[in-house]
Amino acid sequence: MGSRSLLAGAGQFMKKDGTLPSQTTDRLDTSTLAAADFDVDVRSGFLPPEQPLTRLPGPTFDVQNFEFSEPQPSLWECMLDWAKSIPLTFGSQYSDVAQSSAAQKWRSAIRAMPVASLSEAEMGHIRTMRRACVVLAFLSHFYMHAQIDVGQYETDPDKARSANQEAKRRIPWSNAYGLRDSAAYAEAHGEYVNKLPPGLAVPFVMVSERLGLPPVLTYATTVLWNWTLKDASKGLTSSNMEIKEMFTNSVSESHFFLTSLLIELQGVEALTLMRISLNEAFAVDKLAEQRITCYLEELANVIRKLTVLLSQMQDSCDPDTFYWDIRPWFKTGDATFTDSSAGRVPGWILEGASSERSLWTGPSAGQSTLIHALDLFLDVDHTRTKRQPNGVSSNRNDSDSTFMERMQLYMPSHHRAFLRHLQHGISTEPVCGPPKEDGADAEWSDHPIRALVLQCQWSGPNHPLVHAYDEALRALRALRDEHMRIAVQYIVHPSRRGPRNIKCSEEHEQKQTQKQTQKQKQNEDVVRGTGGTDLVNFLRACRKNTTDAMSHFT
Ligand code: HEM
Repeated sequence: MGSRSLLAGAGQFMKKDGTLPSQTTDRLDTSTLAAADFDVDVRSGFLPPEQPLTRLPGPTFDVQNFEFSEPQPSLWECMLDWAKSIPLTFGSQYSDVAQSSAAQKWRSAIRAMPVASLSEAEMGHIRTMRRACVVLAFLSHFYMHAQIDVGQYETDPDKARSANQEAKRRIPWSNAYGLRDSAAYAEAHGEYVNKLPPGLAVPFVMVSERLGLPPVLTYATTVLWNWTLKDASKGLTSSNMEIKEMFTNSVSESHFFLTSLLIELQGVEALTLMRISLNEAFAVDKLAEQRITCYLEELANVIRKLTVLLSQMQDSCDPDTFYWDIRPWFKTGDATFTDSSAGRVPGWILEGASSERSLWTGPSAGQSTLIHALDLFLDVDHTRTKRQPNGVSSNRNDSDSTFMERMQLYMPSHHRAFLRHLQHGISTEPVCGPPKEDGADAEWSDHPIRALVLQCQWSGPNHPLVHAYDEALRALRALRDEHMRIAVQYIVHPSRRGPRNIKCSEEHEQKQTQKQTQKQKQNEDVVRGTGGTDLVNFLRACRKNTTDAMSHFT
């Protein structure tokens, strides 16, 4: 095989301080596959090695009495404490009048909340910024979805109108007691719907921009930065971690986020194996082949462990609770609508922070940098623009082939930079594989691991490295098989079953059931993921892309 010098530009990625490296090297610096430049740690991977801050510093505010003078970021913590103590419910569904009015008072307080901001010094502290982002993300979703349902979740104008009528009907006393100007009256008339007040919108946009995230709930704010150690003295181990912020404070929600967290932690080993394999790939000798074969076998084992962890989702996360009680809180501007002259338009209005409606999608573990890194390392092409092995020529017609690319926009900027580094730095000079038996064109690759696989294929299809590479891909496909099963169990089945155990009045329950039956009919064709994909077709396509990357399809 010819020399494997890296393409120029391999080092052109942003460093943590926002600068570019001063010089490019002629080989990939794989030490940075787990380096501080990309906020990736050898001990914790994409999770921060130190436990995330559990509270923003600052005074306690008497928020229930609207004590907002000299606002500081700790005000957001006080508002979150209050939200959790009520507790808030999706669509403000209460059978208890005291809770209902407490929730309404909380919403009024959010609207009255002045804009507090982090000081320059606080902006320099990554743990403070992340905690601020977590608190603001949870507060924003709490506020948007703890409002009365006045039809904001309906695309259809007729259904929106009837939801609106229902909302007005639910507070007849506001008219009777002459409360037309009251918050209750304004809320029932949809005055605040889809509008994030400045006290939340301004700091949320600012903090998110600094961290390179969109101003919505993400995988980073629900998983990566949303945990604490049960016992600080015992350090970072899987049995010593718990989830910090939740919407429902339920075992199911905690387990849902925790499963992803444990997968991230287990992924640390995968990052190490990827790094040492890439180092070896440059040696291009027998020893390198043998070592990479072992690393790929180990990587397959790690991926199998991720599959076991994923399958344990069902141990403590109930599918119906997930679908009906937890998942609605993840909705974002792409799934909420208001009337305008142009009809029902989607999007959240970030008051005082942006003139454009926010259309970002909700959190999905599709935003996990770890899984994207595995795909890149094993040369799984979700864009379907590359030439695939065995002569499969691809195009981008599969279900939402841009989803995985879009998901990178929801990753913290350093993790995105890490993937870019892996993607661009990974190219070698193209290597050609052996001629195909069926006469199809021989395959070329500039991907270091696949190039090595092609080279080994010259000595026969049963070369151990070729086998190990396919084995790792087979493990990744099995992970996707399990994931598909979980997605069907947690989204498709509950959506078809309809809601249960609604905790409010019987009348409301009947209405909800009718509504859901209608939705169910709409959903029969397409059930969508949190990220807005036609989930079954999309996940199938991801699995197929994994199979297509194999040297031998099996
Ligand atoms: C109840 C649990 C889960 C459900 C219902 C679920 C559902 C989904 C859905 C519907 C999608 C399609 C994209 C979208 O529209 O959101 C998706 C994508 C994805 N999810 Fe999950 N997911 C779950 C747990 C997890 C976990 C624990 C992980 C691992 C960290 C994970 C990793 C991924 C990845 C990497 C994608 C992108 C597609 C792919 O790479 O195959 N998911 N998930």
